[in-house]
Amino acid sequence: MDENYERSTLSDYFGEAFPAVERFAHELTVQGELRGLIGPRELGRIWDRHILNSAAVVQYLPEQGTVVDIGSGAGLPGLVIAAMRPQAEVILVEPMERRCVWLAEMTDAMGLTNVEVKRGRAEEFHDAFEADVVTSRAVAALDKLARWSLPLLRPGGQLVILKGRNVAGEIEPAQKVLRKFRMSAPEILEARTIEGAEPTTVLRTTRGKK
Ligand SMILES: C[S@@+](CC[C@H](N)C(=O)[O-])C[C@H]1O[C@@H](n2cnc3c(N)ncnc32)[C@H](O)[C@@H]1O
Repeated sequence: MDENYERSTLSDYFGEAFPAVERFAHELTVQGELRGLIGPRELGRIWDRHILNSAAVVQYLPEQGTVVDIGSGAGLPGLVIAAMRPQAEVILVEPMERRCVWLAEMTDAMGLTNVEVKRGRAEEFHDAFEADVVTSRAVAALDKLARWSLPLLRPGGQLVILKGRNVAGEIEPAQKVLRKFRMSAPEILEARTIEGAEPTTVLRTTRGKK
């Protein structure tokens, strides 16, 4: 268990998703560094910096529908979303083979039945999905990420991405592509999870209907 949180606090927060999320945290702690998924400094802060940080985005997601997570890497936030939104279909897009193997293993280990792992770059899937939501964490600046991910969104769908505190500075360079897809003015949200956890900055924008 992580340094900061009581197991009961985490269990209350995650509810029915807790066994799956706890298993994921355990596997990340045991195998994450060995398999090149996280750095050694992350081991003592898996919950705070990774699991809770990812969970913060879930409050902005619908209960159902298709969520495409771009550049899932170790499964953040995609696998946490899948555990907390069991009725949604969650597609994890990741170009690296060994990370895709890990994502498939974790899907099984966590007992998730709502996950599909797609190997490739987001740009290779343009027009392949009609996502209700695209999520992403730590993949690229907004301009690039928007070019990669907005074609995957259905009209009315939302881009909901985890970002650093300086995200406001990424909006201006992305205006051209945001206009092209008729995206609404991006909102910057401060997402909270459990008391004592760092808030997460989330950027949300909605694709205009045709
Ligand atoms: C820094 S890691 C972040 C992983 C994870 N989202 C996280 O927060 O821990 C960036 C990930 O994006 C993936 N990636 C890079 N370019 C991509 C693209 N064009 N489409 C999809 N994934 C991409 C990389 O393979 C890598 O796994």
